[in-house]
Amino acid sequence: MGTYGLHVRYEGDDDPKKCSARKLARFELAELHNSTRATPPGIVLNPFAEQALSPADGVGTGARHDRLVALDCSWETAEREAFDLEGIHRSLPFLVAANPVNYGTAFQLNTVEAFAGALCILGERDQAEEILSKFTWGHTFLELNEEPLRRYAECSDSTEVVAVQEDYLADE
Ligand SMILES: C[S@@+](CC[C@H](N)C(=O)[O-])C[C@H]1O[C@@H](n2cnc3c(N)ncnc32)[C@H](O)[C@@H]1O
Repeated sequence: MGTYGLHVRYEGDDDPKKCSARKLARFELAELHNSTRATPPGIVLNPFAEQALSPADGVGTGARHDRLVALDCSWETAEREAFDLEGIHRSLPFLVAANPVNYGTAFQLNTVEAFAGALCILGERDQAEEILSKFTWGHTFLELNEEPLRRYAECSDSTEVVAVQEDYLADE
């Protein structure tokens, strides 16, 4: 068991065969919830959130949440309103997807990549490696993003994370 409980509001409108959240649940590494009401509060990974995730959100800092929550749905339906989940909402800074569906795309991570990126930023690299180990391409996510993940994890707050992100956006 990792430091963070991983929870997924499971919408079920994406190809179930390719769904990374379902696979995590099969290995009992994440819990799926079929309604918003049934989803427990936590750090909600929301690409529309104003504030970027930073180490300041971690449990070690006295922050309230020891759960990460993702919304597993198709990117077609991932609109701002869909993220009506309880907790503190955080976006992930610049990271590149390594999964075969969206390889090389910045910011549009799949659920296991979003969890793994968040865990690395929060200093939980072992748990990130554990969940990625279930995917053939999983380690590629850490390789592609090695430098930004290390730098984000060294930041003290979201302002610093956003400043680091600028270095990568400039190269886009
Ligand atoms: C839209 S779903 C797509 C899931 C895909 N069907 C799969 O098999 O994993 C991906 C979820 O990961 C999280 N996520 C992805 N990229 C993110 C980002 N840049 N910032 C915050 N959360 C992100 C969000 O919870 C988002 O809803």
